[in-house]
Amino acid sequence: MPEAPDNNAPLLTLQGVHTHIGEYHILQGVDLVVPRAGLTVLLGRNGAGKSTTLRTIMGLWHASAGALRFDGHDITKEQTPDISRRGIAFVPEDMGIFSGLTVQENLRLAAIGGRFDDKRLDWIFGLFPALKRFWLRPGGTLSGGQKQMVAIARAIIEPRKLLLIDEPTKGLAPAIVDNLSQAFLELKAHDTTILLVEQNFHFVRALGDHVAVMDDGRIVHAGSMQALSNDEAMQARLLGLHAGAVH
Ligand SMILES: Nc1ncnc2c1ncn2[C@@H]1O[C@H](COP(=O)(O)OP(=O)(O)OP(=O)(O)O)[C@@H](O)[C@H]1O
Repeated sequence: MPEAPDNNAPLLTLQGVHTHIGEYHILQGVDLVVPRAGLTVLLGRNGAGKSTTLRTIMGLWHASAGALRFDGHDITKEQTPDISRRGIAFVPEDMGIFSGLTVQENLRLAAIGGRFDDKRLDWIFGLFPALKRFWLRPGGTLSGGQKQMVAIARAIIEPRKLLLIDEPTKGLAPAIVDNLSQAFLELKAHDTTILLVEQNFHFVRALGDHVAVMDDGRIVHAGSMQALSNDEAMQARLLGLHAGAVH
């Protein structure tokens, strides 16, 4: 029997996932549930394993044990192009922009058949007006924030079920962070599920619906963002944040 997606089931689940990179045992039994729709934030200190979790979901590292299910399918052993075709897009921390190609060319590479859907492109220009202004500029001449917009635009140039985004606000000016924040709200409103790795709790507390916290290659807390947001003692325990901290 072919597997059929169940719309009440979580979009993505990781069950007891272990990932080794060479001799290093990085993910040590990750259990993570990403509900359909809404934004799940993955928090945790540097080196906790957040990026490795995203790369394992994307098939860039393969789980040495455990199982990953996406939209009713077992993707544990699938290769990255097949995982991408299932509707997952990944925006890595280094963004992966082609610096010698224009904004237009960077986006065209991700459009099926190299063709843009004009309505979708207009919607993306509405999210990130800077992209329209710099359409014919080489990616390498853009600021960090503009590159981040290109990277996210490339991920959504085709409709996706799930976006994996790794630390998009790192080093960006507050105005750009606000623009990203608005774009994520708009994506949520369009039923795109987002799994966002972030260190900036102030940025994600207003955006996130669900939260998971990692430490030492495991999920050490999972729940609603509202519960974590309202509980300073839990923030101090899980994130090392103290009352009044804005980071
Ligand atoms: N290619 C690699 N080779 C060896 N070790 C790696 C590699 N990539 C990551 N690691 C190690 O795996 C651990 C988890 O790294 P990861 O990047 O997943 O953490 P993170 O939570 O995303 O942290 P950060 O916020 O610093 O990116 C770290 O100890 C890191 O040094």
